[in-house]
Amino acid sequence: MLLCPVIGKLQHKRVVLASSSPRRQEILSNAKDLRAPDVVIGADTIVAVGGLILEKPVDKQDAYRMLLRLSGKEHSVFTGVTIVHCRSKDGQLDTEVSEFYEETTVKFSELSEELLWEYIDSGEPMDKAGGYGIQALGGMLVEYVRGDFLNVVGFPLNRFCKELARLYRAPGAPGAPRRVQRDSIPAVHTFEELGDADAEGSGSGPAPANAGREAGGVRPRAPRTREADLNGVTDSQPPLLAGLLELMYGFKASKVLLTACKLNVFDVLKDRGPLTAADVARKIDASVGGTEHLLDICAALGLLDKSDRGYSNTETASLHLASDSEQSLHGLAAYHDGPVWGAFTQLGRAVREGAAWTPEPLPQAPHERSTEETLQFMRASHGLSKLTAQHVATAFDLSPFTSACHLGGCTGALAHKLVQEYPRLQVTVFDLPEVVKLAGDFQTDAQPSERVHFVPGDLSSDSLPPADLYVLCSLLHDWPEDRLHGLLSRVSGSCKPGAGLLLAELAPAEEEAAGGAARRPPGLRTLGTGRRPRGPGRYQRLLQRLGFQDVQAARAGGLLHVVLGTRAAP
Ligand SMILES: O=c1[nH]cc([C@@H]2O[C@H](COP(=O)(O)OP(=O)(O)OP(=O)(O)O)[C@@H](O)[C@H]2O)c(=O)[nH]1
Repeated sequence: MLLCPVIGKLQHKRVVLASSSPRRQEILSNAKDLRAPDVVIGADTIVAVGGLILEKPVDKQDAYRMLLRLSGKEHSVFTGVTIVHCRSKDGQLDTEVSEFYEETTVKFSELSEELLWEYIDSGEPMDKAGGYGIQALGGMLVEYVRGDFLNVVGFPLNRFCKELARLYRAPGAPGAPRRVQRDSIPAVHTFEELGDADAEGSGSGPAPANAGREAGGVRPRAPRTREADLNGVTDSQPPLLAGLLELMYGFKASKVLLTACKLNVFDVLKDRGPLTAADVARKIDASVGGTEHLLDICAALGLLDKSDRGYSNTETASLHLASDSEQSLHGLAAYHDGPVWGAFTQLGRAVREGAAWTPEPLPQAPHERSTEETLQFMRASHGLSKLTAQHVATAFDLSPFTSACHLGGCTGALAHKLVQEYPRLQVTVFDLPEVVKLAGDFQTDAQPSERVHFVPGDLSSDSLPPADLYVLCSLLHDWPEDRLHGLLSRVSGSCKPGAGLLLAELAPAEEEAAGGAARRPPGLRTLGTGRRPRGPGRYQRLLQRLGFQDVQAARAGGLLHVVLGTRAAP
């Protein structure tokens, strides 16, 4: 493909690079003209290794941890790119969005401590995804690269040019752009004025299709759809239809995954070469035909690899679906296959009869739980906590605090990570008596520590243990507004001036955070709340209203966002 004429398509266009990365500015320097935009280009680079996502290190220790993780191993670098084409028509800004991502594999040599610290002390890692700059000193750490080198630096120029070529082809031609979104939005002078997906109230119900913010006197108008543009002749399906079919079929995929977990398929295949269906069937004590069918669907879902020699686990399956792996979500799968599945199969009856029904049945009805049910819930929570604890503990520097209380801290997985990270810190885990009683059965990644104490109690009614930092993690995402406000007010009331409140909650998927899901169903992780997931902005405003100051938000790995505020003097 001839590339130069393609990048030249941008030459006379007003291009905004929606990125502060100096590397991206350099890579695209020939294509920019900083007047009001015709095209906006955004990009984000992350590094993925062993199921973990590494962004930019927050400090030297963080850089050290990242580089250590990469040492001697292959990792993937992903850069996601969004291209927004803007056109002003009848006073409206008409936008068309296309997006893609590129993956490059990079292998690091084994890194000695000395080399690691010399490199960290050069200062180069700090503003780089994964903590290294391949184009400079970081190049010395790299054994080989498979894929686009510039993708690692932060911008996949080759793929970008190919996308441009597709975009500037005549509409309808083979390979013409996949339209991700085409909406008319009010013309505005700057892009900061565009809608805030996380604006007040967006958490209390699905936003209307034309949801947006009134800013600078600009009033949102009803969107003119692509269909309207074409006088009723449509060449694309309404966005909800694809989602609708996914929703209809989705339970089948869930049940396959949950069943394979329950039958220990991923345990049998872990650390072994490919096994035939007959081998697996023998080990899980099941029929050969049925097992083969199950394994084939798992392979189609991307959970297993299938070759002439048989079936083997994907890296993700070994990491998260085998029961004995460090980052296992086997307990979470069992919880969903058991009580959550059971609750959903009762949905019709519960709706008809008006019985209490919730998609997360156990936390809401603690008094009705048997010991085994409590354990099942704790195993689910423990797996997720172990997976996210490191990110939550290090999203902010918590070293100024000497005592913390993790409310609903369950097995203490996060508490142990916190004391491991902060040598001065004492952590109280506050949870229901039956949970505290069983917490000793669970092993955490970190060494058991005398600086972690368990206190039984109910956080909605009992007085909270004193602490200068309160922590709430993955608890509030499916709580209704009144319950959320009630708990946060209680916590705020227990905070002395200078005390902190750290909230870690499920992050809405990127597109939901950007408002792109306004016409799609809400994220599955918060299913049952009937509202779109709350973004960090919403928690920030809540804390500010409750008298917290310096409220900051950060991303903690791929799953959570974290918000930290300090209680102001009354
Ligand atoms: O080998 C290299 N790997 C990565 C980089 C640079 O790292 C950052 C990645 O961070 P991000 O995608 O968040 O981009 P930002 O700089 O924060 O800019 P935004 O405003 O777009 O968020 C990026 O700068 C890469 O160039 C590198 O230099 N070498």
